[in-house]
Amino acid sequence: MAQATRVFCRNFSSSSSRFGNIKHVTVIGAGLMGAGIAQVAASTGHQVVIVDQTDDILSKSKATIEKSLQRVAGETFIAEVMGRLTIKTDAAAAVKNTDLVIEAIVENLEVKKKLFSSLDKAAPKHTIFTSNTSSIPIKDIAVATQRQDRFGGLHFFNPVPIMKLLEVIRIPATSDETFDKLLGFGKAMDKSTVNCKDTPGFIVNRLLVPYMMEAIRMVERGEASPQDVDTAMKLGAGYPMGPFELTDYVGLDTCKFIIDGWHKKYPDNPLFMPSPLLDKLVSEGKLGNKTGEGFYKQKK
Ligand SMILES: CC(=O)CC(=O)SCCNC(=O)CCNC(=O)[C@H](O)C(C)(C)COP(=O)(O)OP(=O)(O)OC[C@H]1O[C@@H](n2cnc3c(N)ncnc32)[C@H](O)[C@@H]1OP(=O)(O)O
Ligand SMILES: NC(=O)C1=CN([C@@H]2O[C@H](COP(=O)(O)OP(=O)(O)OC[C@H]3O[C@@H](n4cnc5c(N)ncnc54)[C@H](O)[C@@H]3O)[C@@H](O)[C@H]2O)C=CC1
Repeated sequence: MAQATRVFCRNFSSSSSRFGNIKHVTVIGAGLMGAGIAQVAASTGHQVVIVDQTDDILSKSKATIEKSLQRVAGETFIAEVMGRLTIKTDAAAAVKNTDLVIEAIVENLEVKKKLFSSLDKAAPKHTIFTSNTSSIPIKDIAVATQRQDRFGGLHFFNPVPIMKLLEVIRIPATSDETFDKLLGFGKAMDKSTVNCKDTPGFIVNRLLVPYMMEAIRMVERGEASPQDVDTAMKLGAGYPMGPFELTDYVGLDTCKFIIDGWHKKYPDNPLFMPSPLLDKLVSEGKLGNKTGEGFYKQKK
């Protein structure tokens, strides 16, 4: 049995998580990442509320979580996990009784700030706020709140149930107590944590995103096809996915949000140059696996 499967079949007490501090978690954004984070949090014994804009999105997200669990767990465990998950469209109401907020909404600073500013008024004093942002400085989001000492970054990787890493990010204002609680939460989620400073892309994306962008530029320059680049990186460098498969997997819109944000902030860095091909595909609604087509057409 693979490690991922073992993690999911462990028996956690249904009334509390294994590491005392953080028991109740609110995940805001029920998309690709939010669903995965909620699944793992509930599977590791946390009470979880998932928040999104409509009941329809939330129902689909719950169905995705259930389907994902069915790949690795039995009926009883799935029923327990699903019993720890509730859904809400009202974010302010959801955080009234929560220990930790994990935000996983669209990669847009103003939207994230607006959300946190309203949550700050609604959440209890002890509640820790975190963002799963791929590329936005955590401190730029935290300024929307009066609790910068209880603010940090928890950056998960896609697919969350399988990827073992969790980047834990602190800003200068993050208190030691908050940071320790976040590291403890990472352990409770069965993730391996690395400590990150609030630098662009933290560790993984600072290396991975320029690599994905350079692969796209290689195709733009007519040097190779996406298929050949993917085959080359899988068979020649041992990567589980080629960069085009990975860009489709992450979402072309998310990749564009990341690179555009960095380019705006660091216009002279050639690694952060936007790509006309990526822009074109996004403008055509070809966002990758989530829309059925990106660099590749998904098989039905
Ligand atoms: C943009 C950002 O900010 C940051 C990012 O996330 S960047 C993106 C990072 N992610 C990556 O780089 C992913 C690269 N790709 C991969 O690692 C792999 O292709 C992959 C993990 C996605 C799929 O690998 P695969 O071998 O084809 O998967 P698959 O065979 O379906 O499953 C592998 C194991 O996980 C288990 N698993 C699958 N789905 C699962 C689920 N939903 N929950 C728990 N376990 C699951 C499977 O049961 C399987 O275990 P066994 O070996 O016991 O069967
Ligand atoms: N896609 C990836 O591989 C990774 C993405 N991230 C980051 O995670 C975050 C979410 O990304 P994805 O899950 O891929 O996006 P997604 O597009 O799949 O999901 C985002 C969800 O947020 C919801 N949403 C938007 N605004 C909202 C609001 N104000 N209140 C409540 N819900 C709202 C949307 O309806 C949608 O369901 C982004 O910040 C992204 O950069 C981090 C790691 C990996």
